[in-house]
Amino acid sequence: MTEIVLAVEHLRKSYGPVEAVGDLNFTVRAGETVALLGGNGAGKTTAMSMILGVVTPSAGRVWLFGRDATRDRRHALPRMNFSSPYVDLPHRLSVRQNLDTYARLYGIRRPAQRVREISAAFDLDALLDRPTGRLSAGQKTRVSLAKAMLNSPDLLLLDEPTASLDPDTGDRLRGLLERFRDLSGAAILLASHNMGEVERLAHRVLMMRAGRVVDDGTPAALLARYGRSSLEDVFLDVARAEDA
Ligand SMILES: Nc1ncnc2c1ncn2[C@@H]1O[C@H](COP(=O)(O)OP(=O)(O)OP(=O)(O)O)[C@@H](O)[C@H]1O
Repeated sequence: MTEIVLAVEHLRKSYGPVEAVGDLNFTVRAGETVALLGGNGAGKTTAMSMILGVVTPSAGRVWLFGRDATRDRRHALPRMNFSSPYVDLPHRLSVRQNLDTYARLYGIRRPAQRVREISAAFDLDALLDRPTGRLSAGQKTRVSLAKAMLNSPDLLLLDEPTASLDPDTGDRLRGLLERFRDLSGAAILLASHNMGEVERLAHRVLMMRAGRVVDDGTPAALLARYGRSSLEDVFLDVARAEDA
């Protein structure tokens, strides 16, 4: 049986009367890509933030690589990474300085060489000496994804990884993510509004609404269950069930 990389048990987060995440339960195995799909405010970013350890759960547990990360996550941190549009890299540092600093923080043995490799893979060579804060939104996203791959993580948390990318760049980066996953056997937890991305990358989809998983399955199983031909239509069915 493949290793369970991430397990979430009865995870909850409330902000006063707002239940951002209520009773979330799922596992992600090595090599598996699981997508959190849900409308604005469904709880995807809050769930990711609790798994990352930057938001304290109101209840429940997060297990990373078989150990309780709510008690101690030091063993897990070198094996994971993330990309989020809500977390900026330091603005005044150049792209090269940012990548080099993160490579060193991750204890990578030859940081300059790793930065060169990752820069070539993400087509960043022309941006390396520019201040990160002056890049366009799409360029920043590419740098953030490159940062997320520096340590070749076994678990990658991606919040809206291609949100601000043009279709061509988005498509190329999805291809890179796919190749990285298939070569490395990494697990990916992906929050996205991009249905094409989810259909292409995800082995399993958790449909979230108001902090809870309301349905889950492989993309094919969800299409069959809802009698739809695209995940976009499934998404609309789930979202409109709420409105009704
Ligand atoms: N720090 C906070 N304080 C109060 N409420 C919060 C806080 N963070 C999130 N929420 C609320 O929790 C709910 C879930 O928010 P979250 O950002 O996790 O949703 P999301 O699925 O990521 O949405 P989106 O697709 O819009 O990014 C929302 O109702 C949001 O207003």
